Amino acid sequence: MAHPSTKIIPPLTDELDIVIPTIRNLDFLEQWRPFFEHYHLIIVQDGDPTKKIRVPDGFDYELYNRNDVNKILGPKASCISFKDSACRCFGFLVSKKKYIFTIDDDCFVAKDPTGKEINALAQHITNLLTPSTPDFFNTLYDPYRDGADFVRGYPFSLREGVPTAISHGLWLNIPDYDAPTQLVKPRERNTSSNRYVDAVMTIPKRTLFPMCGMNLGFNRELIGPAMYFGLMGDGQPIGRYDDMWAGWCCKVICDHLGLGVKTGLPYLWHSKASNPFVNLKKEYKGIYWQEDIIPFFQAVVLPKECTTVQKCYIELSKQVKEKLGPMDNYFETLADAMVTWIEAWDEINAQPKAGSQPTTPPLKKEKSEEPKPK
Ligand SMILES: O=c1ccn([C@@H]2O[C@H](COP(=O)(O)OP(=O)(O)O[C@H]3O[C@@H](CO)[C@H](O)[C@H]3O)[C@@H](O)[C@H]2O)c(=O)[nH]1
Ligand SMILES: [Mn+2]
Repeated sequence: MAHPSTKIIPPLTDELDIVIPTIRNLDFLEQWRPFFEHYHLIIVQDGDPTKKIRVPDGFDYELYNRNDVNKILGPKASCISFKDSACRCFGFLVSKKKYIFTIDDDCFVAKDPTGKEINALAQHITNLLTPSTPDFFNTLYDPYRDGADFVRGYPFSLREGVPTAISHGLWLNIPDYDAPTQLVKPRERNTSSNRYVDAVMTIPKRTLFPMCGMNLGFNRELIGPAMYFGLMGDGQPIGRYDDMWAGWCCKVICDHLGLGVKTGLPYLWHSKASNPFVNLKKEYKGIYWQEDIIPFFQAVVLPKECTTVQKCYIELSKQVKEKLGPMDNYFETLADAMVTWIEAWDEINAQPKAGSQPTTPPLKKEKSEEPKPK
């Protein structure tokens, strides 16, 4: 029997791109096929551009390797990381859609406590299409879910909520721990029987959170320009803080612009524990620096003239340079890269003038063969 999800066309098929960074392979897509086959994929191939990455049959996709990044962005390609999952933000840049879902290539379909397969993409879409409640915490969590509502004492003036910009999903099996935690808890596993929390909640205003990029949805039109994953990996003093940096920048901008960030469902199954010793080498400066980075973001004030994400982000880059630059000149380089990113974003996503040529087609569209009948 056809998988239930293939009987009906899932929502937002023409308004959402799935962005996948990969330095390995795309075999994991076979398991997601019932949920992903109607959506367009943007694959960002990291590492050796001469390596051929095979896309399983039947998917509509664009695939970009480092040569493509350099050709499309020219000198601005310097802001796109190499040899780090941070490269995924190139996919956010070139997408033409309103929504993005990004997932790592070692993430698979998880099962909920009843044993039912979780359609993570559908849950992210629900999260993104329903409001957030950052101004007042609802103790029954997401009031817009079936079977929930605002509890007694929740101000009626706040029940309309605010638009949701980000939907942050979680992980069964291998949790997203930093290297020191991974080293002391090498066998820790989240299973649906012991660690499945059936909740979606809004992260309150003026509260930061550690955004993980492996199971993440966002509204590109609301917050896309702030989803820059920084300078990580090859040639950089730090790695595995790409998603964290993006999350901190996004959260202060969401708070300023009155947008919401949700975390919780959906879960996916994270299969591969990356090497904790390699991770420690990548992370250690971040573990030290973040004791100053977090107070910086907690103290960020954006002027009221910052009415767009781009204006907020440029202002943030100035404060990064001024206040974090003295800690290490990496942050001066990063602040410059934040400006380059916005320049690249505005160049690639320049709104066509009314009556001008139709919007530029995807920069590198391909389609794999139709799936062979089983
Ligand atoms: O140099 C690289 C390394 C990896 N990738 C791709 O990025 C994702 C995540 O890689 P991986 O699963 O090896 O790393 P994790 O430790 O599990 O990832 C967590 O840390 C974040 C990295 O900053 C990541 O978003 C979290 O999930 C895979 O798709 C790799 O193929 C890469 O492109 N280049
Ligand atoms: Mn992983």
